Amino acid sequence: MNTFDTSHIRNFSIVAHIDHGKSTISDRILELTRTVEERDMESQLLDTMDIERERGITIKSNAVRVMYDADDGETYQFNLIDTPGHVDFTYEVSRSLAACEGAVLVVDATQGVEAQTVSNASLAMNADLDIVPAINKIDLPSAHPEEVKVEIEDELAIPADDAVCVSGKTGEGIHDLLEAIVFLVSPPKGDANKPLKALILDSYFDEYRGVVATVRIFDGQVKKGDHLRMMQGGEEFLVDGVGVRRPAEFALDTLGVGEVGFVVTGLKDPEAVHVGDTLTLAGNPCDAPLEGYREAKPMVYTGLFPIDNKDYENLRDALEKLHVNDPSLVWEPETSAALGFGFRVGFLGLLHMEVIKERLEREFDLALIATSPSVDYHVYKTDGEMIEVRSPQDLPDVTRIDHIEEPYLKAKIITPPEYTGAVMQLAIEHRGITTDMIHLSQKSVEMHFDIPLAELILDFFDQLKSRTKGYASLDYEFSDYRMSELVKLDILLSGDEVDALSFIVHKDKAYGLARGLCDKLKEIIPRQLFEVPIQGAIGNKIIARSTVKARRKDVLAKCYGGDISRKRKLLEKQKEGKKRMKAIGSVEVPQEAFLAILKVED
Ligand SMILES: Nc1nc2c(ncn2[C@@H]2O[C@H](COP(=O)(O)OP(=O)(O)OP(=O)(O)O)[C@@H](O)[C@H]2O)c(=O)[nH]1
Repeated sequence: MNTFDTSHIRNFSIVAHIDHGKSTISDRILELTRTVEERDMESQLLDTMDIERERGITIKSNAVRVMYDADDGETYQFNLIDTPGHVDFTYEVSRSLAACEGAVLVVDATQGVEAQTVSNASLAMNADLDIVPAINKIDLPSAHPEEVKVEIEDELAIPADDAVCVSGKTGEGIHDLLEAIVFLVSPPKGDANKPLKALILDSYFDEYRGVVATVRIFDGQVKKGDHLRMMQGGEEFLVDGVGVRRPAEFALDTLGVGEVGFVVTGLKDPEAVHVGDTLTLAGNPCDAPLEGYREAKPMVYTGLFPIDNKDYENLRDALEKLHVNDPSLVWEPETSAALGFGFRVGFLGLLHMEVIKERLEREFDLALIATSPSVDYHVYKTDGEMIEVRSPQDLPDVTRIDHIEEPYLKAKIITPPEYTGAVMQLAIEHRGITTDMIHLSQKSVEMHFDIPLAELILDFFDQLKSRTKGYASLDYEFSDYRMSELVKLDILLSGDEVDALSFIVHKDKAYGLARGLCDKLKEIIPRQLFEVPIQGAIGNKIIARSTVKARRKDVLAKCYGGDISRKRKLLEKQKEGKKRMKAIGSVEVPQEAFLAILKVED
């Protein structure tokens, strides 16, 4: 095949609501095209991160080249770009879609269209992609593919005649899906004779080779030795090699127009390569950079503090390394009287936060304390100045605050009709306002709400799932800033304010939350040698209190006789517990205390 002929290339993503089976289908495609021999098949090959595999969710996008021998006797080059399905990672989805001509839209045959099916479908339509609907899990007895076809037509306005019924589990229908991709997805356009114009989709840092970037070539070509420049970042480098992943790396001489693959930059500074930037020739640049897609804006902030203060610099290095392939991650130094030096880190959402925290702990061997999540408040001071406050400790004194605005979301919940009451009740409890209700079909209602982001980042999602028996699905986007009556709730241990335990909350919720927190902290903070009063306060006013009683007995007193191994076990256990404690004043506080707010039912 001539590298300048793009007629046999198909670049596509697989998009779906979470758990509808993208990764499983990707695995089957790799297997069927013999990209990976069956015996080497480790399920969910595209999910390379440990955390992804354990949680069964796709977080980072991956690009893999697959050669497909189609029924027409021709061989096609498929570049399959896996995307995450969770609502936190919509940004990654749009980034992947910018590199494709087509999208396989997977819908679970037992669940039908859900909230993120709707948003992914509209992302794909807005990106002008050819959509191949695939109805998955047809092996399950509860599958109802014909009804799902109707939903796809009615709810998404996508013709479902071409929908392919598949089972990622048994492999049934996967061949038909590959044929549909050949016929329905357009080959890439682009001019091989123009100067290089390539989009950086993703990048990672390799100790030996420096930054390796995943790219999609829109015009021109790239080969080893080319002198390239990043159009926005400005850095230049000599290409150290190019290739593709299948999914193991496979070196090539050239990446041609329309293709997707990786470029070894040799750059040693992880910050030098920005995802979304355009690569071109330093000596003969293309006319204009590719349109950068939407910048990801962090929605949730949390303080991350090393348990051992000596790890501060290591934490900074680790954040910098993760930032290379996750530009949405932002941070600034933060100092806490209780926890010492750390960083206030911005995330796309709660799941993103958990994943990053876990990667920092596992991959970089850091022991961290995370403080409760906060949003970005706009605080208007009496002197007319507006400041952005992402940490309760930065809130100015009440006397200097004129008013505060908080971020609101437009949330969309799709639920079976019998749960609309429960959903509405949940929204009201979280200060949400119903703005619209659309009956999509007999089985599903789409409800629209305006709701403060701060409410959604606590336990909203878990509550939604439990109150609708798992049927409702949620999608949201930023709407605007609105004025709210917010106050700072402080927690005092033994009479001393603990800055890392302060929260910004709505005035009407402050009392209930303060009581809930004092009770929860009483359970969490272990007994000490002395009594520990816990108080909740707004300014100087104490609004709730509880007490951790003093410990009377020694931990070993529980042991009868001289059972040495039992004693040792207890001491070990105590030591283990200590590791995760932070001494605040004279009180030992376990790390879960800082996230107690997530566990308080108000
Ligand atoms: N019975 C059956 N189960 C399936 C099929 N496809 C996927 N599953 C199961 O459905 C669950 C979700 O599948 P995944 O492939 O992880 O879903 P995903 O859409 O990639 O999920 P995220 O990456 O987290 O968005 C897993 O437990 C799969 O084993 C299928 O065709 N039949």
